[in-house]
Amino acid sequence: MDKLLIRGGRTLQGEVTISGAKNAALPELCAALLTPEPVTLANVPLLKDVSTTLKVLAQLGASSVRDPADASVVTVDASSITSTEATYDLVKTMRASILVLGPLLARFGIARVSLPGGCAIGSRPVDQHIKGLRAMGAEIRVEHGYIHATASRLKGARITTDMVTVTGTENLLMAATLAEGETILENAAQEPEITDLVDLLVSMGAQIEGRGTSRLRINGVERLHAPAVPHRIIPDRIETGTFLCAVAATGGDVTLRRADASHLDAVIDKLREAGVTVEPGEDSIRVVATRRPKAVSFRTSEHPLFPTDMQAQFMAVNCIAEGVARVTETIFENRFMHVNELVRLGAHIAVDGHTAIVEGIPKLSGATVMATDLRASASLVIAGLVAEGATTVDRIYHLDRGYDAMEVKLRAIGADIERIPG
Ligand SMILES: CC(=O)N[C@H]1[C@@H](OP(=O)(O)OP(=O)(O)OC[C@H]2O[C@@H](n3ccc(=O)[nH]c3=O)[C@H](O)[C@@H]2O)O[C@H](CO)[C@@H](O)[C@@H]1O
Ligand SMILES: C=C(OP(=O)(O)O)C(=O)O
Repeated sequence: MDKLLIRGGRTLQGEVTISGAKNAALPELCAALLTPEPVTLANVPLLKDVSTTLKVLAQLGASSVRDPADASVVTVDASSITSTEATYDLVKTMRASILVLGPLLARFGIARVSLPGGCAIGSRPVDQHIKGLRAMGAEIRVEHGYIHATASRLKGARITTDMVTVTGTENLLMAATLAEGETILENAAQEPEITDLVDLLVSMGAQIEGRGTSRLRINGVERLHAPAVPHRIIPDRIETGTFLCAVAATGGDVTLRRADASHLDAVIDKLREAGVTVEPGEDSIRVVATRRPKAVSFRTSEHPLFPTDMQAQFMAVNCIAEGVARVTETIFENRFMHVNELVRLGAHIAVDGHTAIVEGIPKLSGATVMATDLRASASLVIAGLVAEGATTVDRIYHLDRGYDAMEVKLRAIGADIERIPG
């Protein structure tokens, strides 16, 4: 298992290019299952989760090719599907595999998808995906760890999910594009990745109203086709936020290229409250941090409020900030796995239910720590960048799931960080 070795204490200076959004790429690659025509996506990040998705698609018989001149351009051809089953061995490594359920059922009337099972950050059931597809007329049985779904043709329905669910909205949205009649998704998630998926689906011929709102109205069509021009995936707002937090913690002056500040309002507001200068540009964000940040309290929520996927990274900033911050996690019941590892680096954090109370201290001290999930890994990297001495972050396969060459990008802006293959 690879590790990262970080020697902390350097400020960050220079430029970083942000990759395409993981959480848009995964549903959009699965959306290619909705049509027999080849779908080309641009700005696909080079991530483990993307290669896992391509493996899931390959298992179904969909081929994919990366443009030899630009590896971030990927074409998926789902014209000759040979299976409608996503098996446990792949789904267990990436929950987002559940995103093949809606498209397979809508186009082929049958799907067999492994239940994803537990996850380090919470129990994460998929009952709302199932409830919505049932409302659209699907017959669904859950047996032997698999969701078996069939439908002659899905029928439009009015669906109100019990809570806001991102992949749930995506699955139902994709399914509804090929259903008979009108579907209304109430309480839909409004994350920028959903809007990007809507844009892709509309470019494929889907009829969708309510883009960017919590009420999506979909008029099902008989068939979808390839977009006329390759769809360009939006920048990864969580990668962007992670670099913003890294600079806030270490100090420095960094420009993030191909970033979109409008997707990160809540995080940027909090960074400004911490005393960090954040200057959005046309297609970039400059971040300047010249002094120790001030501790900032926040609570996670659905978009456009503070994203749970930035909670761990911002907590790392609070660890070395001046003052005391309360960090409340409201989306996932167990998303504080990074706390004990941050404490190993000297942080003063006490957890009380869903709230972590972080008392900032001037310096962390390097140690060996273990990554437990994707964003926990990123928080440990940030903490390692400001810790005195050497920090080793173990089990970084979690980090590789969702960050495109993170250590290479950090090294380019002055961090002392290297990958130790293991
Ligand atoms: C691939 C992807 O896009 N992943 C993101 C997606 O995950 P994901 O789509 O899995 O997260 P959801 O939005 O579905 O989860 C929100 C909450 O709803 C609960 N729930 C969800 C569905 C369901 O059927 N039943 C149920 O109880 C979950 O356990 C959780 O407590 O949104 C999360 C919340 O912004 C992010 O942290 C993930 O990075
Ligand atoms: C929780 C995340 O991803 P996933 O839903 O794929 O586990 C994440 O991106 O932070």
